[in-house]
Amino acid sequence: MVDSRLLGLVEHSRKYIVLGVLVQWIGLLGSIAAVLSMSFVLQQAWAGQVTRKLILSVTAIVIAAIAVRCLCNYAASMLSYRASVNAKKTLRSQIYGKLLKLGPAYTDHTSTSGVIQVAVEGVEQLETYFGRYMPQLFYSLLAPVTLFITLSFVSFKAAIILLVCVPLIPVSIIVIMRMAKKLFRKYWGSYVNLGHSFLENVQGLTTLKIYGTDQEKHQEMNTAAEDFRKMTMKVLTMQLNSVAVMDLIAFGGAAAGVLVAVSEYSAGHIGLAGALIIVLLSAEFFIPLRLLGSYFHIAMNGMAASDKIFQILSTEELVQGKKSIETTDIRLDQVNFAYDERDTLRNISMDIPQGSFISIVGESGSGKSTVAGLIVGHHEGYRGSLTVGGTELAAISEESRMRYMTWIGFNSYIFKGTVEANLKMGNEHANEEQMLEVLRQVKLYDFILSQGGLEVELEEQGANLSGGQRQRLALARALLHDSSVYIFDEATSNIDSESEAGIMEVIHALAGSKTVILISHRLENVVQSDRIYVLQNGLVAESGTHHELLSQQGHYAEMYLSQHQVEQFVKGGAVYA
Ligand SMILES: Nc1ncnc2c1ncn2[C@@H]1O[C@H](COP(=O)(O)OP(=O)(O)OP(=O)(O)O)[C@@H](O)[C@H]1O
Repeated sequence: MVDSRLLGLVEHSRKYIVLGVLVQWIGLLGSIAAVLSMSFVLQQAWAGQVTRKLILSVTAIVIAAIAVRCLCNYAASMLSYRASVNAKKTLRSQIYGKLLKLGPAYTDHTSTSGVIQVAVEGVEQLETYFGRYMPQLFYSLLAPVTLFITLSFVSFKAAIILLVCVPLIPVSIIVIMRMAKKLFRKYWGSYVNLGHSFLENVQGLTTLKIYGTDQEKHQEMNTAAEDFRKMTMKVLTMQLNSVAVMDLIAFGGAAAGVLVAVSEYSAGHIGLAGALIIVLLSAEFFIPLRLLGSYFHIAMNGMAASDKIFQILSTEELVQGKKSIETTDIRLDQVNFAYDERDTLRNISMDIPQGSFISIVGESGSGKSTVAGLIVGHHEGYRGSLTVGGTELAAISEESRMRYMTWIGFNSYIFKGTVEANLKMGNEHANEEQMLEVLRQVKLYDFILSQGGLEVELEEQGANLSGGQRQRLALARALLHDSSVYIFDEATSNIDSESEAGIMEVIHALAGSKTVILISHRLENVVQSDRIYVLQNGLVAESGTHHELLSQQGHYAEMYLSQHQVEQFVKGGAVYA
């Protein structure tokens, strides 16, 4: 009933929970004072011994007790709000922090839609757990004990009977919890599944339309939505049934209290005041636990979501080193790496001296991006040695790694905001002149100026730019980063030939002053490299300069010549067209 892992996560909320319990308890003492004084005055009135002074003082006590109860209720709800706000904030920042630590590799462990659902809806569901359920749980233990002590002075027998009935509610909660745990897990599974297919289908809507498969996906989503509806109905049915059971116990227990009071009064064991106290306070015995039962259902949903939160939080992250580096000679020595059981890279050895221009080529799936990912630090768990400036990669701090290395993939992300804001991600201190200069280098200057300059607003994912413009803007941002190593992983894929030529020009210019690691399918782009590594099935099959590799007449020469022939043919075709 208490999840110590969850409580451990949100230390700051604990004090609000404790204070919440305390003010509820003070409120209960107020109620007890009001009931005792009212019962006493009624007994006196029944006996014809009531005085004006007694009525006035009891009225004052009752008003004060009601005021205390109201104040305590208000304070309890404020503290509950504080506890839940604090918990939500802490959990969301922990999830966010974890994603940052996992870096781009987070998708290896969880889907984007899963993260969104857990961080938004899942954390929201935990609001009741921290704000309502936890304070109510402790108050539900304290209240019956307090009432038992009070009533034991009136009638020990009645106090014992009421106390014995109380545990029936937590017992029913535990039984329901056992039965419902699996159901809630399934409920969350189907919710995440629905969110996943929704996000994927919305993102891929254009592709679905092109291939006319949107109707099929529509049906799939309807099925997922129907599954989720059925699961929600099952959860609601379970909740209503368990509420009915708890009501039965709570009202049955209160009725038992009334019966005991009547029988004790008839037997002459207690007076009228005693009977009234038992009748009025017996409901208080059960109300806290009955309320706990209601919160428990919502809290259970949150606890099921918390499993997903812990799944994300316990994901093993890259071990971050502490060392910083001064030089950036990169050396891979007999590196092996596996995503799963099969080795994707085998005995890879590469020498990438500072300031050199190195290319990695090979057929699709040969392991080029995996090598780049290892050098950037996206993957951990490689065997062999990968050093930068003589320091093993794993020992280098993330900050140092980010400073010396810039990675540009084939689909760089442009954020919603101004061109300036996107460029400043590369270097927050860049001034206007520097920004315009890099735009000039990537041949985007005229276009951006014609659109309104650095202040021009870009849409999400740079949707109001062409693919080539997006890549060139990403390159401009990378240039501002001014790191000593640049890795281009198919940075010119899927873009127009003019943009490709522009980007390649910048890459070749960079190669004079920076370390450039270029991955390209188009071998014409790698001809000028100081060294070309040719990968085949995760192995370095050949290496050397373009001319050395051509003279070896191996895999590279074969790939280069066939590409060259195709390109000549296309060019020729264009001439005669
Ligand atoms: N996240 C991953 N999980 C499991 N296997 C992966 C993952 N990423 C890549 N692979 C596998 O590793 C192998 C090498 O992939 P990699 O992306 O490094 O190849 P590549 O040479 O860059 O290919 P391409 O030229 O098509 O980009 C492929 O067989 C691929 O299926």
